[in-house]
Amino acid sequence: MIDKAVYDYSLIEKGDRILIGASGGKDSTALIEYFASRKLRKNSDFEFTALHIQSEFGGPIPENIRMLFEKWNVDFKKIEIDVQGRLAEGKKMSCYWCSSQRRKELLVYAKEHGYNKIALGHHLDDILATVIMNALQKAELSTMIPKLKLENFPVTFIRPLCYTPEDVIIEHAKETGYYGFTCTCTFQDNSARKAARKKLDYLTDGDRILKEHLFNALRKIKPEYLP
Ligand SMILES: Nc1ncnc2c1ncn2[C@@H]1O[C@H](COP(=O)(O)OP(=O)(O)OP(=O)(O)O)[C@@H](O)[C@H]1O
Repeated sequence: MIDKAVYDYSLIEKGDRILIGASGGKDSTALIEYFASRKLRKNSDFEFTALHIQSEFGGPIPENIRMLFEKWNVDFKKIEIDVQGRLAEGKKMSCYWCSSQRRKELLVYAKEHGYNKIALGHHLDDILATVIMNALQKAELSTMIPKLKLENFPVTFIRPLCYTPEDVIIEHAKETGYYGFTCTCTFQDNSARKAARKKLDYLTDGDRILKEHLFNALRKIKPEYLP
């Protein structure tokens, strides 16, 4: 599944230097595991580093995951940032602020250290839930895309798990022993995202094929049959 996404969207190309956002959660860990195994293939021609951005709100990467990174021979780096200290006066701390600072840090690190791509652990359910959220809340048809080349920055975001349903990741993470770690800070406001996930499950009954159809529908727009 991941191989197909990588192939369909040319997510890994010759000579790429890829920075993977490592949260310690199951999704980015699955992504790192994939990159580590792909690196072992004959003729692999890319480099990658897993970067964890630690703030005062998220704990460090759990020891068992650090040990897996070592076992997989992953080049792992960690930086610490003071998310609250960056808030402008009078502004309140929020989940959005924290994740935007993480995103900014990934970009700055990539530019300073010569990485041309940043890989994130968003999976199929994240992408479809975003379609539902954007349609119902913003009244537009859009989502996070598998490959996004930034216009004003020499970096491309890639999402190699875009075809992978979350339940497949959970199953695999349980088998491999890295299921369980999630962000537990008190600023999380995932209510809209959680509601969209529920709607997605209702719409598809959790069926992988139906989720795949929904994703494919986004690639087969028939404007002549739309208002
Ligand atoms: N602290 C962090 N440091 C580096 N990258 C991060 C961090 N937190 C999140 N990311 C990156 O951003 C992606 C999306 O973040 P989000 O918080 O939505 O994670 P998630 O869907 O819970 O996934 P995961 O299981 O990887 O935590 C992650 O998959 C990861 O690639």
